[in-house]
Amino acid sequence: MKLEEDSMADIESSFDFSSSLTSSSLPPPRTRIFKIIVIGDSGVGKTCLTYRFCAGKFPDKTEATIGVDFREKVIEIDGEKLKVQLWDTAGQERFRKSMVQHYYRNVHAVVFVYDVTNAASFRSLPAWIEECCQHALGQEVPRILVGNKCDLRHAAQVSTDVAQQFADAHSMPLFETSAKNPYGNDDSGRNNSDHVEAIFMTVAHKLKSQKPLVLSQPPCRSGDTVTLRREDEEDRGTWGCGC
Ligand SMILES: Nc1nc2c(ncn2[C@@H]2O[C@H](COP(=O)(O)OP(=O)(O)OP(=O)(O)O)[C@@H](O)[C@H]2O)c(=O)[nH]1
Repeated sequence: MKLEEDSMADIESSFDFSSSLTSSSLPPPRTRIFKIIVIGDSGVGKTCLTYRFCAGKFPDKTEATIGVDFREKVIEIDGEKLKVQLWDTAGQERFRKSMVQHYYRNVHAVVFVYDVTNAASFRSLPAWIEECCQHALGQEVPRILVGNKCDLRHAAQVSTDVAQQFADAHSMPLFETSAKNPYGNDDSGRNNSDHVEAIFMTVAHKLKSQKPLVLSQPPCRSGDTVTLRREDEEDRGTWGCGC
């Protein structure tokens, strides 16, 4: 689903009030929404990873993302339904300029992606981390590092050890996976460490344990921007920051 700038404000609220009123006129149950942005160089597999999680399969074909694509999935953890919104951002500079300000707003978690077969995509990570910091995504926001395309181990240019050192230095958990073949062995017979589903569920578990976001004003007309605050700003969970 491609997003137009005009529609952005409508989905920046972190609660979904779409459920209809019950017959007893009780307020509708509120579904917590978690906005997770997925960033990294062009071609590392951001679209395929988000599609794998939300649609449960590898896309038949992909094109370079223009601006940002938006996918979501409702999951259930401990009896609570949560809506996970994945913002699949464009890796190419020329396709992302106009959207950057939008997708860094009200972010709950960041997924940094590199391609294990492309050392340049790994070397770009400090720049992506720096951009996040410039948009105030620092210590309070859970962040994870994902090495994709592990089905192509024979062509790997980034070792697990080196990636783990980088992840440790930036206080991020590291996951290695394949959007293409998450359940099978790679081409050298090894199991592809982490499953895409498990990675995003891990992030969702982390977010769920945080204090819920509350609306500081009710959503009014379409297009209004809703400001969010946490119930207790001091009590945000942290997964560390490399800033
Ligand atoms: N072998 C393999 N190929 C993959 C995997 N994930 C993605 N690809 C391929 O990598 C290419 C780029 O994938 P995308 O998901 O479009 O990459 P992206 O990071 O979204 O790229 P931009 O939209 O330009 O930022 C496509 O040809 C995919 O088929 C994977 O896990 N294994």
